[in-house]
Amino acid sequence: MVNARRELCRFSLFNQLVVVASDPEDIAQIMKRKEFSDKAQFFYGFIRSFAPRGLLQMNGPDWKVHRHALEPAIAKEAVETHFHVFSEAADNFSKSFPRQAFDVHKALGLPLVRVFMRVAMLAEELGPADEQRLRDAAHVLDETLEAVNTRSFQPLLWPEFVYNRTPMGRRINRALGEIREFVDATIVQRRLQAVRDAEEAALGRGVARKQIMLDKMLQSDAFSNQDIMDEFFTFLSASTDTTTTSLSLIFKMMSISPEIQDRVRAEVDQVLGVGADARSVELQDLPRLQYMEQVIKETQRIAPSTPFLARQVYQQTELAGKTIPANSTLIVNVHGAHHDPVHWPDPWRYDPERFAPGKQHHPCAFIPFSAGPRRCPAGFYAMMAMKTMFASVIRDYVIEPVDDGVREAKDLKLTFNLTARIIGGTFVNFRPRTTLAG
Ligand code: HEM
Repeated sequence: MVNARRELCRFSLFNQLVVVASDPEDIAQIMKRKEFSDKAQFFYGFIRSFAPRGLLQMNGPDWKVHRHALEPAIAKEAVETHFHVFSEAADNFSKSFPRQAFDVHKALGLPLVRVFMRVAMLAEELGPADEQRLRDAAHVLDETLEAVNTRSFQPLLWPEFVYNRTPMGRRINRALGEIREFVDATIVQRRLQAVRDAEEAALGRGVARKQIMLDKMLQSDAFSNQDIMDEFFTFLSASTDTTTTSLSLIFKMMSISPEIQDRVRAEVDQVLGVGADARSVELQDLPRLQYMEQVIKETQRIAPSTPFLARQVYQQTELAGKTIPANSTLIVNVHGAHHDPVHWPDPWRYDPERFAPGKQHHPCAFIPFSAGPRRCPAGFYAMMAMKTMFASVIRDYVIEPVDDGVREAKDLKLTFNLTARIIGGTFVNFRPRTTLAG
C-alpha cells in the first residue's frame, strides 16, 4: 500500500548543498514561488558561457523582458501560420529511412534544426546552399550540449580559461564562431528587408510577409544584435534536443508496444487515408489525433526529456516544513514526480489510457514542459512537431523492435545528458507499409 509523501532529500556535490524535491505538492510550491524561479549555476551556468542572455538561462528583470517579447512569437497563433514547414519536414523525414535498423534520435536532429531555422529565425527561404550550414549547426549543437554536460560534472573544466584551452573548447568555439557569422549575416539581411518592406508599404505596394521570431526581436528595443544571437542559440538548443528525445522515445515505445501502435495507426489511417490515397498531415488534422496525443503524453510521463530541473536559492527559506539554506541548489525531480506511485499506480506500466479524455491528475505530477512562469513557452510548437512527424511515420511504416533486450518501458537504459536519452542510441526498425501487402 503506497501512500507515503516523498520527502525532500539533500546531499552535497562539489561543496554545494543540493536539495531534491520529488513530491508534486512541493514541486507546485517551487513552480509558484518567486524565490525559486532563478536557474541554477549547475548546468545553466555552462549554457551561459556560450549564450549569456538567452531565455532559458537568464534570471531577473532581463528574463522578464525577453519572455514578454518572445512568448507570443512562439505561441500557437504565430506557429500555426508556418504549419506547412512542419508538414514538409515530416514528409521528407519519412522518405529518408534506410532499410536496416538505425538510431532514430540521431536522424531527427537535422530535420528539427531545419524546422526551427525556417519557422523561427532564418525565414522561410533556406536554399540548397544553406544545407551545409544546417548540418554544421546540428553538429555544433550536439557538441555544445555534450560539453555543457561534461563540464557540469568535471570541476577542473569550470573556469572558462581552462575550458577554452581544451581541444573540445577550441573546436566548439571555432564552430560556434562560423555559425555566428552566418546568423549575423542573416540578421543584417532581415533588417534591410524590413526597411525595404516599410518603403514599399509607404508607396502602397506592400507585400504581406510572414512574421518570424527574428522579426519580433528586430522590432523590439529590448534586443541588441548580441541578444538576438544568444536567443538564437538558446532556442535552437532548447527546441532540438528535447523534441528529438521525446520523438525518438515515442518511436522506441511503439516498437515494443504493437497493440498501441496499431491503435495509433488506425486513427492515423482514418484521418490521413491509406496507401495511394494517403495524404500529408494538415493543420486541422492535429486535434483529431486524440489517441496519438495520449501516447505522446504517456511516453513523456515514462521518460521525460528533461528529467531534472535546477534552481538556485539565494536567500534562506523554507519548503515542506524544512529549511532551505541560502545558496543551495534545488533540483526538481520531474522523473520522480512522473513515477510517483501515489499519482501513477504501477508507474512503469506504459498505458496511454492514463491520459484518456476526462482523466484527471495532479497538475505537478505531469510536467514534461515544466510549470509556472518558467514553463516551456513552446509547448504548442513541440506538440505540433511531434504529432506531424509521428503521424507521417505511422502512415508510411510499421515500427519494429531491435534485438537489444528492451521489451517493456522499465528495460530502457536511460542516461541524463542534459536531456534524457537511451545509452548506446535509440535503435528501431521501420518496415515500409507497402511491403505488408506483398
Ligand atoms: C518535446 C519538446 C520540449 C520539451 C519536453 C521542453 C521542455 C521544457 C522544459 C521542461 C522547460 C523548463 C526548463 C527549466 O525550468 O529549466 C523548457 C523551457 C524552455 N523551452 Fe522547451 N521543451 C520542448 C520544446 C521546446 C521548443 C520546440 C522550443 C522553442 C522553439 C523550446 C524553448 C524553450 C525555452 C526558450 C525555454 C526557457 C523558458 C524560460 O525559462 O522562460 N522548448 N522547455
